[in-house]
Amino acid sequence: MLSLDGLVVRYGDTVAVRGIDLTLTDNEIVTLVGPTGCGKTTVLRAVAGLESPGEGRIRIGGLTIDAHHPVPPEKRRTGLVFQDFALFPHLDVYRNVTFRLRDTAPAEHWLTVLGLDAVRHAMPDTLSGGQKQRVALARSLAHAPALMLLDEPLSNLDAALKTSLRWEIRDALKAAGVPALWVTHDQDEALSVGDRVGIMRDGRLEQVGPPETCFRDPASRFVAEFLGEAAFLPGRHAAGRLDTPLGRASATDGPSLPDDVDVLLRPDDLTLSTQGDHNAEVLNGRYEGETRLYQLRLNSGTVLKARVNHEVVLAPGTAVHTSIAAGHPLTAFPRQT
Ligand SMILES: Nc1ncnc2c1ncn2[C@@H]1O[C@H](COP(=O)(O)OP(=O)(O)OP(=O)(O)O)[C@@H](O)[C@H]1O
Repeated sequence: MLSLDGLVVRYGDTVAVRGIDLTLTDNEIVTLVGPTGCGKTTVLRAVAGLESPGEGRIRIGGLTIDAHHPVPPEKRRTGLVFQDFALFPHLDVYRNVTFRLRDTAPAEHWLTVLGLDAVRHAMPDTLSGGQKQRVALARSLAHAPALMLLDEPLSNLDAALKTSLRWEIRDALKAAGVPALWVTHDQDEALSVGDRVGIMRDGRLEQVGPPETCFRDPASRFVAEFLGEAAFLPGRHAAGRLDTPLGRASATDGPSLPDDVDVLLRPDDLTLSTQGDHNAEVLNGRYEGETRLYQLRLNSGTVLKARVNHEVVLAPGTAVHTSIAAGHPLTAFPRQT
């Protein structure tokens, strides 16, 4: 279990972390995401014991750490996985994973689970990036950590490997049953590997919740825009219903909304057709493989994006009909003038 209670971390006069409250349950994976410099790595470093908390408390298992009660990194039972793998270059895979281990059985287990049996006698510089990261993970897990800390574990790998390895790491963490704090700058990674996602901004957590909630019902425009393509369509709110020029929807948080709102529309919330009343014009399109993303200008002037099947090919300037297709409630914010 990990619990942060009002965590503040300073570097001299710079306040990098400005009061974070966060509790991870037994085998929960929480991803931390946010713009560069928002304090993600500093949170991880403070938990690992590489920075001291200026204020607040860190609890790891039975340990309580604060400014007056420091605990050295090696006593915290945290497993660290960094983007640069940090393997011992002069030791082979097996000796890297068993380093300082009295009982080598857990090392054998993780070498097998992570598909490293065939390279157990290879030296690190002969391994691929994905293999190096598996070795780093096996080494950490073999020490039976109380908590895993991962700092951009996939950022040095190519795109295809990133996607497959993210599932492998998630599966291994779940199999080990340890809680994990996973820092990434990649929104897709944060949404797909985290049981919960924490979105940081300027040293604070702006929202923490299940990925679907943060994506579909963001707490702020900042979170909405940070997690994916977002457009805001002026509309009216009444009794939990949202009325817009592109159709109606129910509101995620109706009672607290004013009458004049901006409705958050993700590209997959819209349909697009050349049939029907034309209410928009295609500005440009982007091929994405399975899908295409079109930027549209409504007759009212609002610019939106719609994501459709790749077979729908529309030239810039094409007149189209677009409407709200989302079956789920939509999030709206007080109208910004
Ligand atoms: N050793 C340091 N000394 C002084 N300031 C630092 C130090 N490390 C980080 N900072 C500052 O603390 C703030 C948070 O940095 P941090 O590295 O935690 O952010 P981050 O969200 O992990 O960024 P990135 O995504 O770029 O890695 C930034 O303003 C950064 O400049």
